[in-house]
Amino acid sequence: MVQVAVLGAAGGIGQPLSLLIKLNPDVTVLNLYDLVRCPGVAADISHINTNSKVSSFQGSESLPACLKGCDIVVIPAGVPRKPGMTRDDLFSVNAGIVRDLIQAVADNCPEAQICIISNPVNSTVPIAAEVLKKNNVYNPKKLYGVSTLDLLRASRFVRDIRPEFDANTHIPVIGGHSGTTIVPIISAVQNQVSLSEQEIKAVTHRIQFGGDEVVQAKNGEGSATLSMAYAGYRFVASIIAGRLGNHATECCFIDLSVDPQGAELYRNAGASNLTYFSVPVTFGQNGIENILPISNFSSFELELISVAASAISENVQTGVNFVNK
Ligand SMILES: NC(=O)c1ccc[n+]([C@@H]2O[C@H](COP(=O)([O-])OP(=O)(O)OC[C@H]3O[C@@H](n4cnc5c(N)ncnc54)[C@H](O)[C@@H]3O)[C@@H](O)[C@H]2O)c1
Ligand SMILES: O=C(O)C[C@H](O)C(=O)O
Repeated sequence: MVQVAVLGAAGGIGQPLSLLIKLNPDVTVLNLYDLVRCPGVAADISHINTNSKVSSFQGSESLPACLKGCDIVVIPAGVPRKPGMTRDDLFSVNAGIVRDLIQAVADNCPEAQICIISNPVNSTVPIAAEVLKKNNVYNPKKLYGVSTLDLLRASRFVRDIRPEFDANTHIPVIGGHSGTTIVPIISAVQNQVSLSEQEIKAVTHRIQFGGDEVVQAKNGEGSATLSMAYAGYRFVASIIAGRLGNHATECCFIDLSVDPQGAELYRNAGASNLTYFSVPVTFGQNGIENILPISNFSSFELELISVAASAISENVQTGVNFVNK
């Protein structure tokens, strides 16, 4: 019995993501919200003969009804990049969208687990946290920036170099979700893949800038949508598994105060003053249970963490200031 809302459900990510969530037998209610095209998308998906009842909510006046009673809210609403743009260039439009949607979450389903896909994730997650804090309903165990696509890319791109590598193996990716803030921990699988130093550098760079490959290939028609829908679904499925008592682990961008002891390892690795970081976590019935350790970092990874940390710290401050100033 899980009730899920997708906000931005008629977009490039929203449509395939909603389709995948519709296939999950544990979801009983699936509420789709967007400013446009929502009735058509919802009517279409609603004919699939799985458990959930699908409803359409279009326009801001219908947002409260969409959110009432929701356990999980997934947010892919917002504009995507075009060639030549960074994710930070999306802030001017997406910051306000996320702020307003989270205000509605605070008003209507303050207990929900919130998954933020809208970029720039390094800033939109702190925006969401500040709005929830202002409403006295903030629970860091239930707010996540979705960085799962970086993990898919890490596994897949390593497989491109070593065809014998099982691409289902999770390679942790920590840090943030933009360029050099993305820190793949290839050393976690180095005993299986034995990459040369040059191969590690090349694959790390490809993972960090994998989003650009799609933006350039789409040539002005947006960014990753299909791989992101799969990534978003894997993340939502892990949360649902946790809710139902089957622990699941994923990396995601979170407020490290959720588990100060577990965060210590990452702080000591170079993220000393950071409040938010993407780290591996375990999901349980009430959201994040704990931050998981990574046994070792190579000296190259430690350098990447320190580069990531200073950029993330600025991105977080930009988000915090947007709500509080
Ligand atoms: N976290 C990640 O790994 C990741 C990956 C890919 C894309 N993204 C981000 O996801 C976002 C969406 O990308 P997309 O390709 O689906 O874009 P899109 O333009 O195809 O779809 C966005 C949808 O959001 C809707 N929308 C806009 N404002 C809204 C509001 N106030 N309320 C509800 N809906 C609203 C639009 O109507 C549209 O249907 C972008 O910001 C993109 O950068 C993140
Ligand atoms: O690259 C983008 O702008 C979209 C997304 O964050 C991605 O990593 O594909």
